Amino acid sequence: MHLSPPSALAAFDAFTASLGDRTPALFLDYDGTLAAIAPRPELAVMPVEARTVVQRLSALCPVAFVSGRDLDDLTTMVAVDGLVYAGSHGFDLRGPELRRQVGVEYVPDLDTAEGQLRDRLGGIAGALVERKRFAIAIHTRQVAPAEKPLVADAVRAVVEAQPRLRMTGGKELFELRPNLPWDKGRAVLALLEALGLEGPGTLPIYIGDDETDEDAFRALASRGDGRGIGIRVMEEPAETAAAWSLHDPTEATAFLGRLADWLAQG
Ligand SMILES: O=P(O)(O)OC[C@H]1O[C@H](O[C@H]2O[C@H](CO)[C@@H](O)[C@H](O)[C@H]2O)[C@H](O)[C@@H](O)[C@@H]1O
Repeated sequence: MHLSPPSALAAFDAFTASLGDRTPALFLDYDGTLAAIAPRPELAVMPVEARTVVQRLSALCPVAFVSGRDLDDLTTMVAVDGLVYAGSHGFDLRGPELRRQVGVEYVPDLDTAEGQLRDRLGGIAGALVERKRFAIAIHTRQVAPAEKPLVADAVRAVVEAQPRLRMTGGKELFELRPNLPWDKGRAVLALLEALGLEGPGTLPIYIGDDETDEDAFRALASRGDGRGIGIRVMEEPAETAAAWSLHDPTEATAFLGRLADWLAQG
């Protein structure tokens, strides 16, 4: 684990030196990484600068988005054709020549939980239930501080009654997802295999800001011998399995711009 890893932008030359002659394969998180955190999910729009740099990069190296958002929502928000997209924390994968869904048999459990959550949380002002195909996010960002424990109690009660689901966390949210050994890290490893990117000529780089992104940092670190790089976007120092950091989505976009310039120069 690292506490406050070095900035991949401030130490860009050292960062690119660690790539050697390998081609990066970029795995990008969305919320808090390329889109700044907003009061509600639909308000977290990716700036045009970020979209432009993602488009540039997609002509220079493989690019995938790996997000907790629903796959269709993610694809609409990013709106760059030809990329690989993984929604619902990697349970729902789609690319130009790829389609895979993990945990389809858990959708009825999620449907039941969604109904129970809407019943229990309907009376709590600001509590937002966001259904994704393979996960449910329960947002507390708009809930009065005194009421947040009520949301936590309700979510706990629902997940305790649904042993086929498990709860994870995030920024002002709880998430319910299939209780399967699957996460963003396993999704990234599966994508490397499916896209033929497992060889020594490719270096996967994952950029993310949240606790579910730590699964991906750990998965890449587990490949050993520097065969994967994690970059955590974080405004405050924190323990992370990522070896590099960036401060916020603006800095992440600037870093990707420099990476595109560097790749374009060959
Ligand atoms: O994996 P990510 O792309 O980072 O998605 C994680 C969750 O992001 C969204 O929620 C977060 O962003 C919202 C908009 O800025 C914010 O209001 C909320 O508090 C954050 O937790 C998204 O709505 C979730 O579905 C994702 O799981």
